[in-house]
Formats: sequence, structure tokens, C-alpha cells
Amino acid sequence: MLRLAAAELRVGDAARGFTLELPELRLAAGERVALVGPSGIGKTTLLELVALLQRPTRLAALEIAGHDARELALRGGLNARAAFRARHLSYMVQSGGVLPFLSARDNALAAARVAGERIDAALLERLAIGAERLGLGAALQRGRAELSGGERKRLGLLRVLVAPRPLVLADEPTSALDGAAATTVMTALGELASRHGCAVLIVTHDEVRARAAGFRLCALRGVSPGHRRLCALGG
Ligand SMILES: Nc1ncnc2c1ncn2[C@@H]1O[C@H](COP(=O)(O)OP(=O)(O)OP(=O)(O)O)[C@@H](O)[C@H]1O
Repeated sequence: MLRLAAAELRVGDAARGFTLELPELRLAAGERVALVGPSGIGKTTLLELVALLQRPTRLAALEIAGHDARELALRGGLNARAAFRARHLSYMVQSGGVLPFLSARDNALAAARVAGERIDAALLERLAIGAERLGLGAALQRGRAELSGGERKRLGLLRVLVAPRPLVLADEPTSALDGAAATTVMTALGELASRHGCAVLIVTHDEVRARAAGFRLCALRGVSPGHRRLCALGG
């Protein structure tokens, strides 16, 4: 579902920036990977690279959901990359990505609408079940201003659960949540892989919950000043 090979991204300027090197990252359908590493090492940047939001300086291969996305990543325009994302990727950003001019319910339906999905009975049932599970039933009637940070985060996940794409990306999905909510969110992400066959790639500091939900860990590490590399972790 995801194959990325020999990618490099130069981040920031020569004095204070760094090179992010990703020798290889593969996720089959149903597979779960959690990307870990210290704050500021470049985990979000890596996720943005996979989501075609950051342009690599070097890229040997990028396949997403059976499509060759290398050219798009290297040279594709904004609209082409956004259209590709809508079809093949779900991306839960760190803040939840709630749009302030939409109600919570319309926020939850936003990804489905952008992807051109019909808002039919099955989709609305997924919305209702997901909202219940994430404790967002009442919040769905409200606008963004009335949502807490944790509710906005869970709403970002609900948007993914309503219309998951083959490749799901989530940036620190459990931060800003209490223990019970964090477990619910991590479990739901794991189930997108085990029940729906999505490939799920998350960034997290919550290694214990990630392992419990079936995620294999990969780490971003500093290999020398100004050079960071993605490494597989055993166990
Ligand atoms: N386009 C860019 N230009 C310049 N600097 C950037 C760019 N993108 C990211 N950075 C910098 O790269 C560093 C890594 O940021 P990133 O958010 O990827 O780290 P992270 O590992 O996800 O951190 P955290 O765990 O704290 O969320 C930061 O210092 C950030 O300011």
C-alpha cells in the first residue's frame, strides 16, 4: 500500500537545517507502523513527505495504493497532489485539522465530500457509530468554537473513520487525550488496518499503546549533526 525508497529531504537552511534520509519504508495492506523519535527530529516532516506536502530533494520510488506517485511528489502541482491525496490518503494532522467555518458534523463529513463519496445511509451509520465510540455524539451538533482540544483531535479521527482511504496517516493521534480516550483512539486506528485493510502510519510518543494496538515501531535517529535517518526497530 506504501512503498517509499531512497528518499531525501533537505529541511531548513545550511546553518541550522538537516537532511532527512529514508532508505526504505514499506507498508502492506493491513499493516501498522508507528514512527517514533525525539521531539523535533523530523517525524511530522516525514509524514508530510509521504502525504505529498513536502517535496523531496531525492526520491527513487514512491508508490501509494498501487499508484506510482514519484513524479507527483517531485514535480506535481498543488491541485494534482491534493486530488491524489483525497482519493488515496487519509491524513489526521496533529491539531485534528478541524475547519472553523464548518459545524462539527460537517467537519466529520469533509473528507468524504472532498473525495466525492455519496453521503448515503451506510456512511451516516459509520458516522453515528464512530461518534458514539469516540464520545462525540453531542459535540456533533456544535460548531468548532465549542469543542475542546481533545474533542477537535477526536473529530479529526472521526473524519478518517467515516471514509478511510487505503493509506491512513495520523500525527500524534493520542496527544492531548486522557488515558481512556487515548486507548480508544489508538485501538480504532489499529482496527482500520485489521478490519478494513488500510495501511496505517502514525507518528507517536505513545509507544506502549501503539505496540498494544499492533503497531511495529520505526525510529528517526540523528546519525551525525545535520543528518537524520529512518531505522527499523526490533521487538
Ligand atoms: N519546511 C521547513 N523549513 C524549515 N524548517 C522546517 C520545515 N519543516 C520542518 N522544519 C523544522 O524541522 C524540525 C522538525 O520538525 P518536525 O515537526 O518534523 O519534528 P517532530 O519530530 O514531528 O517533532 P514533535 O515530536 O515535537 O512533533 C523542526 O525544527 C521544524 O521547525
